Amino acid sequence: MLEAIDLTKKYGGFTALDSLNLTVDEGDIFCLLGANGAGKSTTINLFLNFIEPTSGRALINGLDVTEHARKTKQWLSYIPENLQLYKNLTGLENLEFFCGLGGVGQDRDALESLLLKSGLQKDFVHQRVDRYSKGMRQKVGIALARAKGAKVLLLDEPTSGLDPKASNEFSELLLEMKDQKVATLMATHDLFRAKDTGTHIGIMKEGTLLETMETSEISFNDLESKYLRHMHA
Ligand SMILES: Nc1ncnc2c1ncn2[C@@H]1O[C@H](COP(=O)(O)OP(=O)(O)OP(=O)(O)O)[C@@H](O)[C@H]1O
Repeated sequence: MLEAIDLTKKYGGFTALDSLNLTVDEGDIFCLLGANGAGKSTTINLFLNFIEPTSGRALINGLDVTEHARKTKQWLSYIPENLQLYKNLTGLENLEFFCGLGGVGQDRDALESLLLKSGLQKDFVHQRVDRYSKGMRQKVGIALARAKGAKVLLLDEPTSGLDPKASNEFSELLLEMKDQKVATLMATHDLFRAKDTGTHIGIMKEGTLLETMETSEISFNDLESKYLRHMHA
């Protein structure tokens, strides 16, 4: 579903991402861990085709994102750390607006129901988003992914700054998307969330993916020790 083949990004003589090989299948939640500057956002930006690779390929459903930009964008939804919404519009109006931009034809009632299913409280659906917490804005992002029928979810530190309850609610939504066979790639600093929600974890350092593991095969304590060992090596 999502595949990086020897994916490399250089800025001049500096290598931000070095020959990344990675596969995220349907129903996988792959969490990328790593210190600041490890190359996590670079990886996500390459899949989004926001930046061009120096070499290698980023594929979505087998199609190269640089060669099939329009098609591959249709399959994915992206939720950054701070989802930008129009603050003068309500959550529902934002959802309608972004669906319209993406050519997604959904009626108002269906979109309202998606917002509610994504955990937004009924009282807030018709309120301007400048009154929303960060967690509520992230729920609008999930509702948009659902409205679009996204097969791939790219998340860049989506739970950073969320309180534990909001973070937990967000994880629940990811698990629902997983059950619908969505392939998720998430950059995060949250080891606990990665272990709790992810199916796979990759540890990155200085542009290199050092190790990948299945979360079911490692305890939280072992994950933490491994991570710290890599960071201090
Ligand atoms: N446009 C650019 N020009 C030069 N260097 C860049 C550019 N964009 C990113 N980098 C460098 O590439 C490296 C990887 O950055 P990246 O944003 O992918 O890290 P990250 O793992 O997402 O970090 P963080 O956890 O802080 O978000 C960093 O050293 C960064 O400074």
